[in-house]
Amino acid sequence: MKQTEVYILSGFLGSGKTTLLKKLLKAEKESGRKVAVLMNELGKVSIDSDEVNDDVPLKELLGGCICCTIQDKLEAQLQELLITHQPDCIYIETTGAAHPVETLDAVLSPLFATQLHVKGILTVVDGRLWLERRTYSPQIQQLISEQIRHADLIVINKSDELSEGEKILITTGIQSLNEKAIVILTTYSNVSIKQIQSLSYEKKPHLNKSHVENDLKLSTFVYSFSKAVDLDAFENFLQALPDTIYRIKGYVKFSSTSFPYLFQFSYGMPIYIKEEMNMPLNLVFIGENILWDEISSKLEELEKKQV
Ligand SMILES: Nc1nc2c(ncn2[C@@H]2O[C@H](COP(=O)(O)OP(=O)(O)OP(=O)(O)O)[C@@H](O)[C@H]2O)c(=O)[nH]1
Repeated sequence: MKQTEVYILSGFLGSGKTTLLKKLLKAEKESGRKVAVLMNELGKVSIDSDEVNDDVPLKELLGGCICCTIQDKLEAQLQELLITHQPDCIYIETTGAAHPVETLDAVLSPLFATQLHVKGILTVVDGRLWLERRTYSPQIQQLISEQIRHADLIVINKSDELSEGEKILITTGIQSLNEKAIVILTTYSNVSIKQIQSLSYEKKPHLNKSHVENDLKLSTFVYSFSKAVDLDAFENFLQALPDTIYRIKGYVKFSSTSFPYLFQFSYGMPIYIKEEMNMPLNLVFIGENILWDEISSKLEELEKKQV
């Protein structure tokens, strides 16, 4: 019986998992393989799924982490992908707060023992974040370390933001946490598909687990704009945000433009990409110990200010 290969994409919020997924999907398609995707997001609204082409079978698990809260749903979604599409491989993109082993446990259900072959855990690390990891809460530091320790392949990403000395420091530091993993330095998660397809999953010892549902105080919030806002006022809003908002993604429309922008914000760095059609104006926020009502009031003020 043909087994479907499974790859688990792990890595902290905003490290470059979706960027990696997009590249792998393109390469898999070019090599003639039938691919399916299972995407898990903490927020109740999906943004990343827009990045996956319509011809790729996609299932989404929103509003929680695969690891425990929605494990049953994961099994149902996997079953449906297998029955309906019989893919050669399935890529599972986990939330940035997920412990990769718990996601793996969910995939290794006896239900799929003969159908799925787990090929590996790929962990993406934001190089700059790794250097600055001590400024994050101990739980987040632990989660990032465990995502690294359990990986079969580690992608140290955003190397365009690193000096040569920093690249060496990060690579040696990360390799010492997981000597068996393949470690590669990339910009925009540029990894060769051959390297991915030749992976073989290796069981690692179980370590302590940090997880969004218990130790981590990560929470999410979705704001839906009803109209366009002023760009300068929006940038002022961003600058005043607490440091513990780690990720914002979604669509925002400015007074001066006809279509919205895809907005990405990780570790204080905003990126705007112009859309060519209307999109639902939802912004998903992820942060630690944040009073979301306050953020919501500020956004409402922004909408009132609109010229
Ligand atoms: N400068 C730079 N930016 C990058 C690189 N790779 C990805 N990015 C940007 O970083 C942001 C986050 O990338 P994603 O691929 O969405 O990260 P993610 O891990 O899927 O994020 P979550 O799903 O929220 O956890 C996006 O704006 C990317 O364009 C890189 O190598 N260099």
